[in-house]
Amino acid sequence: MNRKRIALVAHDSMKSDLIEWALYNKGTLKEHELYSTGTTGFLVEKELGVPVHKFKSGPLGGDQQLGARIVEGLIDILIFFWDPLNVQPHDPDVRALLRISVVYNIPTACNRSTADYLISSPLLKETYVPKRKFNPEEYQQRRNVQFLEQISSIKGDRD
Ligand SMILES: O=C(CO)COP(=O)(O)O
Repeated sequence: MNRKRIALVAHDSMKSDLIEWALYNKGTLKEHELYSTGTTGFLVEKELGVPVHKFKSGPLGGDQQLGARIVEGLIDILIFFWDPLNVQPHDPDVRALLRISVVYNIPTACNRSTADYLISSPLLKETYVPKRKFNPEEYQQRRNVQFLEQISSIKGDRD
């Protein structure tokens, strides 16, 4: 069995939808490792009776904690039922999480039908390494060289 690290997150108006979806898919979800922002995680744990790694509540930095885990390669799938009709106080964090999931090419479902497709994908049972448009080490190396050159030319101008 290939255990995936699945993050489940829902904004307030979407929490009951996520719980309904999660209950329907409990059989599959319990085979995997679950991660959530604080309140979503509390609800998933309580309603499904499965353990969830809980981060801080979204408005208190939970989205950022999740984003950091994605950067570290510790999350495989993101199911994020965000609210398209209301403004969130932590909108920059929400955007940052969604952005980083695209940068790192993490399978991301932002609505229920996409979540249905994801959870029923045969790839769930396989080892899947997301292709990335960049190699972090090469990317960093290129920038280091670029700015070293820029700085040495400034120093050269001064000499
Ligand atoms: O706000 C959230 C995601 O942006 C979710 O946070 P909670 O799960 O703590 O409600």
